[in-house]
Order: sequence, then structure tokens, then C-alpha cells
Amino acid sequence: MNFHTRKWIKPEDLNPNETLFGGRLLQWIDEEAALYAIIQLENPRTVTKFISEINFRSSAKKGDIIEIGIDTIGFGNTSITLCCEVRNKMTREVIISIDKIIMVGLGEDGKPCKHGKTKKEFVKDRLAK
Ligand SMILES: CCCCCCCCCCCCCCCC(=O)SCCNC(=O)CCNC(=O)[C@H](O)C(C)(C)COP(=O)(O)OP(=O)(O)OC[C@H]1O[C@@H](n2cnc3c(N)ncnc32)[C@H](O)[C@@H]1OP(=O)(O)O
Repeated sequence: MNFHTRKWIKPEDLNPNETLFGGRLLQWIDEEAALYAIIQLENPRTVTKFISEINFRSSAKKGDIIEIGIDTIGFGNTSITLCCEVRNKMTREVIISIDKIIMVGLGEDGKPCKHGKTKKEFVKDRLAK
């Protein structure tokens, strides 16, 4: 799993308990999953279809640095299935884990569109072609 994105927990990211607000974290994860899927499917019209059980395993506090990791589990016809883990950058303690995030690529008509992808690709390999 690649941990591409780091976030610094600021006062506006906290809940009344003074720990990281779960909704904020889910927003960051959704955006990260969307960007990952857009790049893999090469389709900017990619939407979140399904997110499996979310396990908040620990929290973060103001000033912590967290990192968001996404990986590919598999490709369908119009979808890509991802998994996600968020951890504390310094301690490596897992904050959240999500087994399945399903993103679907849409066509111009807004309907699911076949992507023809079967394996994870790296942009550097595409550019080398
Ligand atoms: C490069 C430049 C970029 C520039 C650009 C950058 C912008 C970067 C900004 C990022 C910004 C963040 C963006 C966040 C992403 C949103 O916030 S998206 C908003 C939230 N999501 C939505 O609004 C989606 C609403 N849902 C829908 O519109 C429809 O359900 C959909 C997605 C069109 C699918 O319709 P459907 O009738 O369910 O379609 P169906 O053919 O049955 O299924 C499609 C696929 O989903 C799977 N599926 C359906 N239901 C399920 C289910 N319950 N469980 C599992 N799989 C399922 C099916 O198995 C199928 O997969 P394949 O077998 O084809 O691979």
C-alpha cells in the first residue's frame, strides 16, 4: 500500500472531544480514493459507489501528522475496488481501516462505462510508452 497523502491535524479538524473529527477524515479518504480511481481508470467522471464497514481503530489529536494509504483490490467491468488504511505518520498506529471502497467510472451519459482495465498501472510506465 502506498501512503501518498499526509495531513496535519489542525484546530478546525477537531470534534468537541478535541480529537480528529471522523467526518473530516472520511472526506479526505473519499477524495483520496476518487483521485486514485480517476488515475487508474483514466476517467475524471469517477464516483464513489460503495464503502464497506469503517473501523475507527484509534484517533489523532491536534498537531499529529497522519498519512492516507490506498491500494487496488481488483477491477470489475466499470468499477475498481480499493482498500484504505490511515495511520499516524510518527507512531504508525492505525487510525482507520476500510476493506472495500468501490468506485465506478461513468460515461458522458452518467451511466457506468466499461474501463477495460485489469491491473494496477503506474503513470511513469504510461508516460514511457
Ligand atoms: C485527470 C484529471 C482529473 C480532474 C478531476 C479531478 C477532480 C478530483 C476531485 C475529487 C473529488 C472527490 C469526488 C468524490 C467522489 C464523490 O463524491 S462521488 C458522489 C457520491 N456518489 C454518487 O453520487 C454515486 C451515485 N450513484 C449512482 O449514480 C449510481 O449508483 C451509479 C454509480 C451510476 C451506478 O449505477 P448502478 O445502476 O448501480 O450501476 P450498475 O451497473 O448496477 O453497477 C456499476 C458497478 O458498481 C458495482 N456495484 C453496484 N452496486 C454495488 C454495491 N452495492 N456494492 C458493490 N458494488 C456495487 C457493480 O458491481 C458494477 O461494477 P462492475 O461489475 O461493472 O465493475
